[in-house]
Amino acid sequence: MTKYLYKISSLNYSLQEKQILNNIQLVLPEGKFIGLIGPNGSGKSTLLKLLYRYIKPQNGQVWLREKDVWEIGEKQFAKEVAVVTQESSVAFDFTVKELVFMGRTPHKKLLKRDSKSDEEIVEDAMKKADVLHLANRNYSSLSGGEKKRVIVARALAQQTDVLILDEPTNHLDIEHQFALLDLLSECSMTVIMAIHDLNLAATYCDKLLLLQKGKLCAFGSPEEVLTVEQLKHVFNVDVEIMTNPFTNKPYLQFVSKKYKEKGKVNES
Ligand SMILES: Nc1ncnc2c1ncn2[C@@H]1O[C@H](COP(=O)(O)OP(=O)(O)OP(=O)(O)O)[C@@H](O)[C@H]1O
Repeated sequence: MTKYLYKISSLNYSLQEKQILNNIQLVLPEGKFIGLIGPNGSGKSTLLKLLYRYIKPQNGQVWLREKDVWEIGEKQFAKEVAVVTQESSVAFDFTVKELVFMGRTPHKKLLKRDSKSDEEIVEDAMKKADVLHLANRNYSSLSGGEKKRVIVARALAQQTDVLILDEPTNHLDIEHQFALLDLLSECSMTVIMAIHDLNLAATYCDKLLLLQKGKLCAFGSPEEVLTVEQLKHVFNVDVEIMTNPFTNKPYLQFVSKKYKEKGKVNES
């Protein structure tokens, strides 16, 4: 029997008579770094929401390790899957440390106090996400990128096997983008991440899943998915594909219509 993490079968999702995801069939393997790519509005966030059981499909099913996600209790699901959404609003003004501690909630019995081990896990998560120095700050006072890193720390403190992130590099400066993706690619979790930066996706992801207008267009290695033809077809851009000498992964050199028409500078 195939060992899979997620299995998605005949999945359809519509809102107000608009079909947002159309007959998605997919098996996601365990332990990989999976990137979800596609143009604006192609259905990336919607697919992630179905994976982390925030919304229910009208047709089809999502299984997590042979169980329909809707048959898994909320607390058990939170022990298995952590989520970093695009915008994370926080109802009350908690400190960073209090918020990261909330990642431990699924593991705790009712009214049980935080243990020494919870303390260590939280501190380690804050260190990894580079927010330890912000521990006593109020979440609402943080910048967009700092907030994002706090939410990542909370997800790490949850100590799940699966981490789902919706555009986690949004708001992050280049150093923190690399730091976060280095961290995610070195952890033993299965990571499923929607991302717009195709070069970061090519560098870090083992597998890419390409959506176009709610349909699964391609699923495979970065080399298989990021081809000149496919990028032109789905994103309507021209690209030259090179190899990044540091990573040996595809490096995409995009060119806009304006500059394509002008041609290469040293060829004119
Ligand atoms: N609550 C909603 N009501 C109506 N339409 C919605 C709703 N949520 C999403 N949609 C529509 O569903 C489609 C897919 O949206 P989704 O957010 O999944 O796309 P995405 O690929 O994540 O886009 P982006 O790259 O812009 O974040 C879009 O056309 C969007 O407008």
